[in-house]
Amino acid sequence: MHADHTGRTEAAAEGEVARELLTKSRAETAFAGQEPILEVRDLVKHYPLTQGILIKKQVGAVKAVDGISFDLRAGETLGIVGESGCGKSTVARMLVNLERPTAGQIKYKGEDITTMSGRALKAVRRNIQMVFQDPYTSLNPRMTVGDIIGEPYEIHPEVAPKGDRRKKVQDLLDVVGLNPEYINRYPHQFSGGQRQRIGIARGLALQPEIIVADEPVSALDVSVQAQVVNLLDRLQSEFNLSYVFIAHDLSIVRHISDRVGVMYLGRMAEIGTDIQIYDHATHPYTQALLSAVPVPDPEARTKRDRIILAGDVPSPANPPSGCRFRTRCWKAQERCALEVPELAVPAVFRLESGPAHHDSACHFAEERVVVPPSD
Ligand SMILES: Nc1ncnc2c1ncn2[C@@H]1O[C@H](COP(=O)(O)OP(=O)(O)OP(=O)(O)O)[C@@H](O)[C@H]1O
Repeated sequence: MHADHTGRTEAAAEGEVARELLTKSRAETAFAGQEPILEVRDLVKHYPLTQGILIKKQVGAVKAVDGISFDLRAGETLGIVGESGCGKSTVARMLVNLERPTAGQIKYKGEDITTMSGRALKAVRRNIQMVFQDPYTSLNPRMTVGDIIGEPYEIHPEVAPKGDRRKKVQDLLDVVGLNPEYINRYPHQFSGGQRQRIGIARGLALQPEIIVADEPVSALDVSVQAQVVNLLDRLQSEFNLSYVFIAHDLSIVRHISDRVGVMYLGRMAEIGTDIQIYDHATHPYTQALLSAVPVPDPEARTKRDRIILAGDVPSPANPPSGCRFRTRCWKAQERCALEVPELAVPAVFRLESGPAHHDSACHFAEERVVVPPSD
């Protein structure tokens, strides 16, 4: 057995490397050092609140999204999680340009799409597509499946000239696991899971690089949710897609996400790899969400630490000063009302290299084992 210059044996050094690899999740190892395909910086969306019938006067604003930043790398899945009303869908709509931000940047391959228009914007839009939440309302009931999936070709005929469209749509039906012969059927002739497959096929029609999926499985039966998540997983490897996957529940995004961002009242509370967020969360809001995730193992369930949050989410028209979570946080102190915590590695973990070293917007960030890891 050899010893290196630090006096460690080879076996000890190998053990250390193995341990380090185990604590690093897939996201850190696979995407580290890669240029982001999407860079979101200080994104803001305020909806004006007006008063008056003839002369409208702005009396305030709903701060739906209030300074969000994150990166997305090619082939990566970023899960965005948070309670209803925290601004997730607004972020999604801005990413696909259905809505213009009040401020901030969304850079696609280095170019800010929020200032683009005309042909340049059309080209970028082709590459960032959306899959909507509710397959029962997002598909036009009077259009055949073939027309629904092929509709994007009307705007981008360069992807599929008229003569090729039927074949392209049939290929897409096949890719998402539906019978290509169903091309002339109507949405009501399909189940919820099948309709979401149609929505996914439509999202794929223009061969995008990024798919923003806004709660794509929330409206489906639990038994069907896993099938749709597995389909998205398979399509990601097949077409090297990058996903922004939005959900209100941490348990759904775990299986598909490389990294997870937790939103609260228009801001990002914590962001990190799946291991950092699920096993080493340092923000009290994430810990509270984790404590509500269903635990299948009965023994682990009895050891789980339930955190019941006091009160309701405050209105985004009048968010609390300082830390937005402070009105529901059991750790809140005076500093939390005065100082907005920045989304960065908290000072206590800055010198550490373990999984607690990740961005968390809390003045009193600390680890707390909410769900004991299963052996
Ligand atoms: N067009 C709009 N005009 C005014 N307020 C809006 C508009 N769209 C959204 N909001 C408000 O912005 C806030 C964030 O809404 P958003 O839909 O992004 O939240 P969400 O986290 O996606 O919630 P959900 O899961 O319920 O869709 C909410 O308070 C909502 O009422």
